[in-house]
Parts: sequence; structure tokens; C-alpha cells
Amino acid sequence: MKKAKQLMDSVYWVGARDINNRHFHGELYPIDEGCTYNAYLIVDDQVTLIDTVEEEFSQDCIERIQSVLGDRPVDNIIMQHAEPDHSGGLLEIKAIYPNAKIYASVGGVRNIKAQFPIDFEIQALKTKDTLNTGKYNFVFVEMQMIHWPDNMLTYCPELKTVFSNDAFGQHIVNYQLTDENLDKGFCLDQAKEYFANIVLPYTAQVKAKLNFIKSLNIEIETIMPAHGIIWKQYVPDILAAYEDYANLTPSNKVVIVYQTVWKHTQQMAEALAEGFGDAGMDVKIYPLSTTKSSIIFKEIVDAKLICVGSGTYNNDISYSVGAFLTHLRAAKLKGKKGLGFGAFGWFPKVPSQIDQALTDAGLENVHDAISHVFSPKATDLENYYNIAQEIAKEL
Ligand SMILES: Cc1cc2nc3c(=O)[nH]c(=O)nc-3n(C[C@H](O)[C@H](O)[C@H](O)COP(=O)(O)O)c2cc1C
Repeated sequence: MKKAKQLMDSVYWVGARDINNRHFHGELYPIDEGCTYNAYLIVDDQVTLIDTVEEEFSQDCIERIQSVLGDRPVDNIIMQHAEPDHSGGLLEIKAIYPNAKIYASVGGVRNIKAQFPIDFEIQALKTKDTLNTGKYNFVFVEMQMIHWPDNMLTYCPELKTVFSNDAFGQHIVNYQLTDENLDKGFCLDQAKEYFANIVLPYTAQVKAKLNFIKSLNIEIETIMPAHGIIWKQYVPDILAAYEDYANLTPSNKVVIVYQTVWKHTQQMAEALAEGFGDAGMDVKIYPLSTTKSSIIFKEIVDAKLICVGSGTYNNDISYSVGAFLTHLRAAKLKGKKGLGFGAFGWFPKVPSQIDQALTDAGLENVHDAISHVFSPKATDLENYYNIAQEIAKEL
């Protein structure tokens, strides 16, 4: 029997822990310790459920709700996001509470209906629409494209709480459910990884929404996201961190990623890394085939320069570098610089093709692509070290 966890006077966590999940949203986001699907129950004159869980965990959510309500019904279900990790439990929960009114954003109504066989009404909500449940009011803010067209968040002024859905989420599975006994750096690092892997292409929307939320002059004591821990003691920190992430504020950091067979491209990568490092830059260097993309993208958020290297195989870029470049293009980065490099045997154009892909991804090339025939010698490596030092000076 799964039980709810009380968070405040009338607020309960009724979500689910997916402890076996190692790939959040398919291949997109490898994770180490599973994740949570957070749903919140607010007991007032009317009972309101905010979000559901992934379909497989519907029964967990229902048991947790019933542990609070017994036979009392749920009156309102607010669907803040149509993606199945939040909406998958709707049909089963609605079957238990057939009189519950369902609410979603305009996009949410469309996207829920397009994914599930819905035979009931869903009421559409717009920004600043309000639902009163007795002593509590729920104010809605549309969050289009953070990260789907249907996202929204819900603010309760009486509880000084934002139910933020995907925004401010992270994949910390913690049985206390809040940030209260956790290290700030750890929490923010996990939130940054989530931002980098789910929200990164939508920095313009995040900036606009943060400004809009500021303009509302609301008091926020608690943020309850749909994944991971609830923000209580680090609320100002996570709000400030989101400003930094959304601005892609660069530190003096270079991220070098590469794929290699005979270690020729790796030797070039290491010579560049030493040049950047000796010039005072923070260097992150990753072999693509053995590094999780989720870690690399977290580091990219605040990098100044991204160097991408590939050996040449069948006159083309390696598979993992090609996939990385596709992922990078989708991230729609702004204000970052790029450099392509790599070794070849008889077809020298792959590094310049990488440079072109970096340009297509919105990065500014800092130097001509570096293309090396087979194995670099000590003098070649010295040359690449010096190129890195020159680039570092100009960044
Ligand atoms: C499976 C395979 C296919 C290759 N195909 C090409 C090719 O089509 N054109 C080319 O210029 N070099 C080709 N090469 C040679 C490599 O690009 C060259 O050995 C390079 O130095 C490898 O760099 P790396 O050690 O970083 O992988 C190939 C190498 C391998 C292992």
C-alpha cells in the first residue's frame, strides 16, 4: 500500500518513484538513479490533484490519493503538461473519480486528446485564469515551449507555492522529498543537468517567463516541480540559477568532445586541452563513445567554446560525432564558439565538415578546422597546443 507524504497543512505528494529508469525520455537523457513523477493533492473544500504520473505507476498514485482521502472524491484534476510522464495516469484516475473536472492549457487539451482516448471534457485555461477551491486559489500561467506547447504552471498565493511542472525539475530521488537535508551544490548541479537536457533549446522562453513571473510580484516560499525534489531552502538559488542557465552565461570553460579509433584524434584533443588549460581555461574533455550526453550538455550550458573532433571513417564523420552534432543543432545555442578537428587517412575534409555543422548549430568558428593526416608527431602536437593558447587569448 503506497502512502501519501504530507508536505504542508493541506498539501500531499501523491506521485511515483521510477527507480529503474536509466533513460529519461528514451535515449535523450541517460540518468543514474531513476526519477520521480510528482503529483500533488491539495485538500480544501474541493480536492484538487495537480498532475498525474506515468501510466505504469497510476496505481501508486491512486493508492497515495486514497491514503489521504479514503472514500472522499477528487473534485479537480489540473493537467499541467500533456507528456505521458505526467498525463499517463489520467484515464485510470478519472475512472475512479468520474465527477472530477479536468483542466489543462489550450495546448494541453489538444495534446492530451491527441494521445489518449478521451471521452470527457477538458476545460481550457489561459494565463491568469483562477480556480477557487475554498480557502485556496490557483492561478495559472501558460509556459508554452518550456518544453512543449502545452506546459503551464500553477501558483497558490495562500500557500506561497508554485507547482512548476517541468520547470525547476531534476532527477534527485529522495525519500524526504525536499531539498532540506541536501547540499545546495548537488541540487543545483542536478537542476542544471535537467535544464541542459530538456529545456536548453527554449532559453528565450525561459527568460521571458522568468520576467513575467517577476512582474507578478508574488511571494514564492516553495517550488513543487513534477520531477525530483521540492525546493524549500534553495528557492532564491534555483531562481537565480535559472536566470544564469537561460542566459547561457559563459564561464572561462572549453568543452572538448571527440571520437577516435587509433587515438590520433585523441592526441590532438589532448594537445588542445593542455594548451587551453595552461592558458587558464577550465577544460572538460570527453570521449563521446563512453560519456553520457547528459553530462556533456550540462557542461555546455556555461562553456565559451566547444571543440569537436572526429577521425575519418568511410570518408565521413563518426557516428557518435554525427549524433552529437545533431543534438547540438537542436540545442539552438547562442553566443558560443566552435572548432572542428580530427585525423584522416586520405580524405581531409571531415574537420571542416564539423566546422560547418557547428556553424549550422549557431556557433561561431574560432579558427580554421584542424585536419591531420594519420598520426600526429611531437611537433604537430606542439603546434596544436600553441593554437589552443592563441585561441584562449582571443576568447
Ligand atoms: C574503419 C575505418 C575506416 C576508415 N576510412 C577512412 C576513409 O574513408 N577516409 C580516410 O581519409 N581515412 C579513413 N580511415 C583512416 C583514419 O581516418 C585514420 O586512421 C585516422 O588517423 C584515424 O584517426 P583516429 O585514430 O582518431 O580514429 C579509416 C579508418 C578506419 C579505422
